Amino acid sequence: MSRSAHPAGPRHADVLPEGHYSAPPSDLNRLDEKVWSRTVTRNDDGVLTVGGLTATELAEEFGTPAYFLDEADFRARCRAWAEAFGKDADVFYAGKAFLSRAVVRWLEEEGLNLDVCSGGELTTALEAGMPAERIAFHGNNKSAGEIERAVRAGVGRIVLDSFQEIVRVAHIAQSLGKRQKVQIRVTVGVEAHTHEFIATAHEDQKFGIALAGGEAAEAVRRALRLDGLELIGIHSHIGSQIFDTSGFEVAAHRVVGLLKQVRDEHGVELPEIDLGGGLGIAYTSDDDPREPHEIAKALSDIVTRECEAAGLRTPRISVEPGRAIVGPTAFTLYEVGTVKPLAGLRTYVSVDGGMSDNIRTALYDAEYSVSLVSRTSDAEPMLSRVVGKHCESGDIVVKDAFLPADVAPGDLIAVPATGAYCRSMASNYNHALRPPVVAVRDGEARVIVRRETEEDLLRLDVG
Ligand SMILES: Cc1ncc(COP(=O)(O)O)c(C=O)c1O
Ligand SMILES: N[C@@H](CCCC[NH3+])C(=O)O
Repeated sequence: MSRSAHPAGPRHADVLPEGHYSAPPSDLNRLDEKVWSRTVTRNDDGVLTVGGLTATELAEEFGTPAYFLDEADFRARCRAWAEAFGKDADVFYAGKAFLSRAVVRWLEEEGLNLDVCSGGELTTALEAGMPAERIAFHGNNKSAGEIERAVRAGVGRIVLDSFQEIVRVAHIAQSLGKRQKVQIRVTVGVEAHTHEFIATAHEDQKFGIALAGGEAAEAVRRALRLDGLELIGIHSHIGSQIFDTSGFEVAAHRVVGLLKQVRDEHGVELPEIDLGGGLGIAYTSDDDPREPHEIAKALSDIVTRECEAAGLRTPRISVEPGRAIVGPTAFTLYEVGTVKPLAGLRTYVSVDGGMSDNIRTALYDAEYSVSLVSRTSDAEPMLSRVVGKHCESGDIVVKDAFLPADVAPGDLIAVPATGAYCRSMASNYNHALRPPVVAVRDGEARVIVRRETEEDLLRLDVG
């Protein structure tokens, strides 16, 4: 590995351009436990280890780029959520964050339920052995075929997202001689403090049926009339990567308001409410996420209080965390290919992956951290932009972060907190091969999603 000195790269805070970053960390070698999974540490040689294995041996065996998922951390987070919500509530892991057969088995073993939002996720869940009654089926435009498969399989609930879907699911269930448990997804009108593309409970977006204008009450009226449906509750999901519990509390308050209206109008007390997912995680040391027990307490306090005030029986609560379970458990390991200092600006550090394995930076202007992990370094901090190898100037993995100034081709760098919405949103842009997901636990590493090959790409190309 060659270590070249860089000409004229910016290194000091006093020459830094405007950007996302805060001041350089006092110790660039420190792996902040806030953003790294629980078993990550550095060994005596300064190499990152996870689950007892070093980044260098992992890179040698599995190649780069690759996602390494800390199985012990994943399971611990599942347990933390289940314990925080207790036996009177249900935790549904949101499979869209990252789903594979191994993940389904871990969830099943840890007693969690599973939220799926496509035929593909449903198939993965069922095929890997998740009992159908522990599956919730979501989506704003499920096809008739998907609905039929879900009803036939006996999923525990289908979350209805439109007036058309209320009728569609009722007809399909009835034609199969079934009565399908359903919830109605409502839009509570909360502006979640997050990126516009991942906020989902304000009025002007595609999900759910609005509480405003009595639309949701009308949806309940219709669903209660249809024989093919058993309406078990109301669902709300306000958005994603949210740190503040107040949005969830407003949502809970408004959903309980609807339950009261339903009781008053129909004499029916709906037994469940689902308050969705969306709890934020730490992508950088500046983020301070809430713990599952804090959110569990905030939600159950408000639901209990409001139901008592309304004279309602307290419904069973469910939640759907995705990112908060899997996000912090994985990192992406890259090899540095080129280092290009731009005088007066920043240094571009190119890695062997990019927007095809992490689209979140380009899509949401997401922030990430990055560390040199194949060694430590005493070199001074260098403002860096970690970029990929795609034909786009927006192909940025980490917009602004500090790496040691001697980072060089051949070094391994890692981006933490990439467990959620990275592999699941990965693409083949520029015919990139999607990286593997390797589960690491107790000194053993196991591929749970293999690396794509060029044969995989060509297999689909049948012209
Ligand atoms: C209905 C629903 N539930 C749960 C989630 C999971 O969200 P998160 O991964 O932010 O917890 C999402 C995604 O935002 C969603 O749309
Ligand atoms: N994919 C988004 C979150 C949306 C989740 C689905 N409603 C992200 O990476 O943050």
